[in-house]
Amino acid sequence: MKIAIIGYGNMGKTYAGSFINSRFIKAEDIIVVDRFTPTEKEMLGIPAANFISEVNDSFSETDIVILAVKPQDFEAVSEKLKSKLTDGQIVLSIMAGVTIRTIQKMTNSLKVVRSMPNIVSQIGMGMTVFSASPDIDRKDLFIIQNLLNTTGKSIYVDNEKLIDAATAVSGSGPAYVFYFMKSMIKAAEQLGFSASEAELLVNQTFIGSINLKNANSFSNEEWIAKVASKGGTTERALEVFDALSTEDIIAKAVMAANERALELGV
Ligand SMILES: NC(=O)C1=CN([C@@H]2O[C@H](COP(=O)(O)OP(=O)(O)OC[C@H]3O[C@@H](n4cnc5c(N)ncnc54)[C@H](OP(=O)(O)O)[C@@H]3O)[C@@H](O)[C@H]2O)C=CC1
Ligand SMILES: O=C(O)[C@@H]1CCC=N1
Repeated sequence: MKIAIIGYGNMGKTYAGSFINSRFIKAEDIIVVDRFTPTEKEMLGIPAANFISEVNDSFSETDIVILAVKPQDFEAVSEKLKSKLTDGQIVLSIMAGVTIRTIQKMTNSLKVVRSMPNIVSQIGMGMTVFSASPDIDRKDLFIIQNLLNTTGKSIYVDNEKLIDAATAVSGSGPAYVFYFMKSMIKAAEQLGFSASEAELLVNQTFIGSINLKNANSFSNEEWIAKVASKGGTTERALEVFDALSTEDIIAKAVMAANERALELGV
């Protein structure tokens, strides 16, 4: 199977790495289009000749074309792409916001899969939500899901609107986690820890908490209750979170991301 990746930035590189490391796709079967020339390390074993600056005739030999440019760059890409695609090829988009209908119209392709991964795909622990046009048959969907699963876990949704919702939750989500970590590190430093000590305290707390959560079936509320001793320190911190409506703030931020995904699709 041959794959083309258009856009070799954060996600394009991540995808190439996952496909190659999982041995799902051979490095020589990947064609990459981008404006810059990658270093040898960034090439990940893909032959230098497979890196091109514009979509060309070699595209007609590929089975899947992955759109990994920013939504704002899609129009320019689609202009070049639409004359090169043939009926059997699958277009797999990871772009935020851009709908299946728009991708179909702008690429003249009926077989479109729209997905929303996240950057954690870099270590094979990503979360992807995907949906497909009616022209994608069961066999196509099976191949795509296997490909996506080289980057982590995936779920298929019929309702395409959930791709925008997933963008706001799991697509952007790693940045929310890093934001929370950054804030805790800052507070730890204010309390007297060195930068490296603060980083260790917070990293280990996150890793440990996630693993603890996954190790058994208690809910988040139950875990919170186990940590927050009556009249203790955690309770005092949680009172501040509640007084400042932190849950509402987080919900508002996620809704804003969802709105932005909708705007990007227009
Ligand atoms: N980053 C993330 O965590 C996630 C991103 N996404 C989606 O993935 C897509 C890519 O994001 P990300 O990898 O972060 O973006 P990047 O900017 O890192 O990568 C996009 C790459 O595409 C290149 N590019 C732009 N226009 C063209 C063109 N006409 N032809 C060829 N290459 C082009 C860019 O070049 P240049 O730098 O010169 O513009 C850049 O190298 C976006 O649509 C985003 O919504 C989805 C999930 C998570
Ligand atoms: O911020 C963005 O628009 C992209 C989509 C999800 C993560 N990054």
